[in-house]
Amino acid sequence: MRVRHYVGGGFRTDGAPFALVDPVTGGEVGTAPEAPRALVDEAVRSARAALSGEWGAASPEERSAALRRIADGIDARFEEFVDAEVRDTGKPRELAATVDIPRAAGNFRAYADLLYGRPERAYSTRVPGWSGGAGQALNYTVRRPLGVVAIISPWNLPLLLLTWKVAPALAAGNAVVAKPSEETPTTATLLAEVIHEAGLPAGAFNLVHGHGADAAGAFLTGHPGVDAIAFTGESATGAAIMRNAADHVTPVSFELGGKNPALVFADADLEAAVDGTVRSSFTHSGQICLCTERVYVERPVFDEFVERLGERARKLDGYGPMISAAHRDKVLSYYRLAVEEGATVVAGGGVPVFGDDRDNGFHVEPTVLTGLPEQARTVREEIFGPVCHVAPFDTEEEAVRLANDSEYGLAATVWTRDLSRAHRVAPRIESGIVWVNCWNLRDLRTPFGGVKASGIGREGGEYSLDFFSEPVNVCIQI
Ligand SMILES: O=C(O)C(=O)/C=C/C=C/O
Repeated sequence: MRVRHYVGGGFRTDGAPFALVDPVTGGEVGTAPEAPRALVDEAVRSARAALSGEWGAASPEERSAALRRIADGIDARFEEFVDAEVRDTGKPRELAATVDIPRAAGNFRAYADLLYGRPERAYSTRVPGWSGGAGQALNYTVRRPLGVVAIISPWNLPLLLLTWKVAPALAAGNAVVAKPSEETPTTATLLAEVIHEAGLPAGAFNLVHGHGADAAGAFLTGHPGVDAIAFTGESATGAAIMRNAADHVTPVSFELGGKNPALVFADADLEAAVDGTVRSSFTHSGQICLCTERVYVERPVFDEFVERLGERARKLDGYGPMISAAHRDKVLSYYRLAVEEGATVVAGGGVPVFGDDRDNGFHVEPTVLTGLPEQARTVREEIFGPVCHVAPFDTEEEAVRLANDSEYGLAATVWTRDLSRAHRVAPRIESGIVWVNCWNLRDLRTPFGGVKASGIGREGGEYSLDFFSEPVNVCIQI
């Protein structure tokens, strides 16, 4: 599988090759080309040309049909996509096959449907005494695409999160230049092949590979020809992109980091809360922005919950590695920091020994911690690994205060059988998403995104289509 750029309807390999590593074994599995500035510039120009050509002239029905062809193309090459995603990320095959790849096709179908049924608003206006005439008018709104949209996507759910932005951007009539993470370029290349085969006009979708700082990512987000930027990744990178975009006042949509809390009340179904927290803390080895890293448990069930969660963490198997040696080292540095800060390590805290080639990979143990104060760095800073800290609380007020005591606010989970409590607590949590008695149960029409350092704006359904288009109000005097 050759990793290639896709610019102006053609596949390219401009730029020096950089190594791709299999996170499971640490072995080199290929290379990808580092896009030079000139190629990023050519991609932006190709996108601009597409807007004044066939793609810009396409009707919503034609765009909707194009998205459906892309979804069908992903389905047709399903196994290739799964193989590529597993090779790039090391995630369990079952996860790629049941979440990442089906959701990519689902993202395109969701926006093909939404685009088709999207109503626009109109107002019949009367302004008594209007000096310009009868004061009677018709106001209606139409939406125009933003233009050339830059999409920077992360390495944790590479295809899911790339298509989560590409689908609505294309649906709204924009032309796209995408730059996936340098860690995971393969499924993005397959997507470019599918889009090419789906017959989208040259320049409607462009793909450039490379690194971020002082490289393809920065060339793209600082490009004067870019009309908007959509990014998922770390908050610090988001801030850097925002600085880069400020000179041209480029609108941004950010889904950033998190330090997501779980609240477990004593009346909860404890087994369900344990099961749910195993999923929300350890799925994809904690490398999902929605994962739980802080768990607060009402004191009467605290010991039981910690005991059960620790048991489950110790017994976990078949989990994947961290994406890279550098990220593995970062997570392990937090495991050491936790102990230095006085944590009790209930489970994990180190590196697993498999006795096979995985020992050369980037695995870390699923880890459960307790005993730290809220001010500890381990409790405040995003780690982005298979680790959570569990602390007790005594009252509902205290639980909400603890959950909100964070610079982040992306997602939270609440476990309780008390319906009134669920409806009291959930809206008070300072995050974009609150799951009650579940985690990551997704309806693609709902608003998705975070508050505070967790992001700017919302994705999902109309929210994405609104970001990727500009409303124009037309007022016709009658
Ligand atoms: O959009 C989703 O459903 C989803 O799972 C996003 C995860 C983002 C993680 O960084």
